[in-house]
Amino acid sequence: MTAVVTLHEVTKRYGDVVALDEVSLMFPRGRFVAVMGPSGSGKSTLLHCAAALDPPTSGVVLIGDVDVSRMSETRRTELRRKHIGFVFQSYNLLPTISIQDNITLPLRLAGLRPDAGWLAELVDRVGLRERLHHRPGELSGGQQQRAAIVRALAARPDVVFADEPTGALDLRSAAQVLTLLRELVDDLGQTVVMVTHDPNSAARAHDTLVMADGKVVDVLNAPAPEDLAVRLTRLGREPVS
Ligand SMILES: Nc1ncnc2c1ncn2[C@@H]1O[C@H](COP(=O)(O)OP(=O)(O)OP(=O)(O)O)[C@@H](O)[C@H]1O
Repeated sequence: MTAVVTLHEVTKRYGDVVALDEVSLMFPRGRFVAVMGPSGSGKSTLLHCAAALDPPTSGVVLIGDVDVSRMSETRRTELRRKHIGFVFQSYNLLPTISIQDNITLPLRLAGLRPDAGWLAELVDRVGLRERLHHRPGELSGGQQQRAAIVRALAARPDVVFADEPTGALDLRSAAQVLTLLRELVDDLGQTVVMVTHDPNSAARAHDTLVMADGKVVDVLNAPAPEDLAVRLTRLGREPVS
């Protein structure tokens, strides 16, 4: 399997806190990987280092075969705009511009031309064709998150990182968003890495990494939600379901 992102002995410290402790792993192309673990176990830190948002204290992070560990902030920003998509719990759409403009904004910031055919395919897939000229506040939470997913995919990134993408959604909208993320992987060959607290969400991924104390303590292939819940409870936390 080709690695989209590789971490080699990555450590991230915040003062005395070791948020990531010599983590080595790879995210394979075309897989949907969930990251779970108790609060404070290092999930967000892993995501931030793997997505070139934050540099590691030590170790190497490769995006494709490019070493981003010691890149300047400016070069990391350029690389992220072209190669990495982000989906956040709170959507992070700009409220004063249309959905259409939100979707194409990162492309324009990266100096890339929108691929009209690709964008139309994505917009149709998420069912937002009639909503493109509305502002985010005129859409439901689920629709806003689907717009954020189109925005994340607009530049055909190598990998999409999603941080609790269903955390603010009702059950039905959350299920739609998870189905969409899975289809993007299965149908379009995208690579998705998703941090979640919810074993049922993680069960939609191909693989689940379980973190504890800054380390990856398990890599589970298509685990049942009940097994994940038991594993997490053993790590000292009652999972939210
Ligand atoms: N910017 C920061 N400054 C100081 N400490 C930090 C910072 N970011 C994270 N930490 C610490 O690093 C550790 C890992 O945090 P991280 O946010 O990665 O955990 P998490 O598993 O994502 O937690 P949660 O599920 O609560 O979001 C925690 O002890 C946290 O307090």
